Amino acid sequence: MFKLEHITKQFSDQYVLQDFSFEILQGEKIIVSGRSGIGKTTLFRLLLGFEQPDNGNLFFEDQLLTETNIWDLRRRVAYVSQDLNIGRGNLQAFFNETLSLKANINHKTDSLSRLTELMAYFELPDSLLLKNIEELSGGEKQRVAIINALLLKRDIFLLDEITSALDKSLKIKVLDYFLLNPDFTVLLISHDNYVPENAQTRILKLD
Ligand SMILES: Nc1ncnc2c1ncn2[C@@H]1O[C@H](COP(=O)(O)OP(=O)(O)OP(=O)(O)O)[C@@H](O)[C@H]1O
Repeated sequence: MFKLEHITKQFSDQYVLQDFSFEILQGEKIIVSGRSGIGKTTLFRLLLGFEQPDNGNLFFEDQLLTETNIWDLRRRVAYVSQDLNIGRGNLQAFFNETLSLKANINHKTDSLSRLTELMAYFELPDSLLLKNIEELSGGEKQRVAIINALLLKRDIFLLDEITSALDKSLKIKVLDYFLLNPDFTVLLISHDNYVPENAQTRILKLD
């Protein structure tokens, strides 16, 4: 699905990735680890085309990624960042915006029931939909961002520390949801040691 060939990325005189090669297969669950500041988020930003490599090539489904075909990739990827500034205003309106996107518009009833199911699975009460996003707790915002990403109906997930504000039982639910779904290709930056027993994961340790 993704192939990185001899990627080098530096900021000023600091090398973040140097001659880095890696391949990600469809359906794989990759756990990206490494100390703070090593380059985990930069790797995600390269995969999304938000950053350009200084050297090397990046392929998505055997196509060299360029400015012209980056949207083929972005239409397939849901990126959940560690930033909890996910938006403002009424939560129902926030989700409605996602449900009005092309991927959902022809399946509005399905999408609405998916929203209800996801809210229940991630333990958010329906009454939350009446609130403004800025009133939500950190953990609620984190789950809203996750649900919103799932409503996009993408199959590749780049997840950057998406459980940092959650308690242990919710962390487990979130990680189970992504790591046990055979249809999802997942790259997960996580400091949690938990991995579901029957998940097949691969560790990418940046050093
Ligand atoms: N746009 C930028 N300009 C300059 N330096 C940058 C830029 N983006 C990232 N860096 C630097 O690159 C290094 C890697 O940053 P990155 O955010 O990828 O690390 P990380 O492994 O995700 O860290 P953390 O676990 O703390 O989130 C850091 O030293 C950071 O300061």
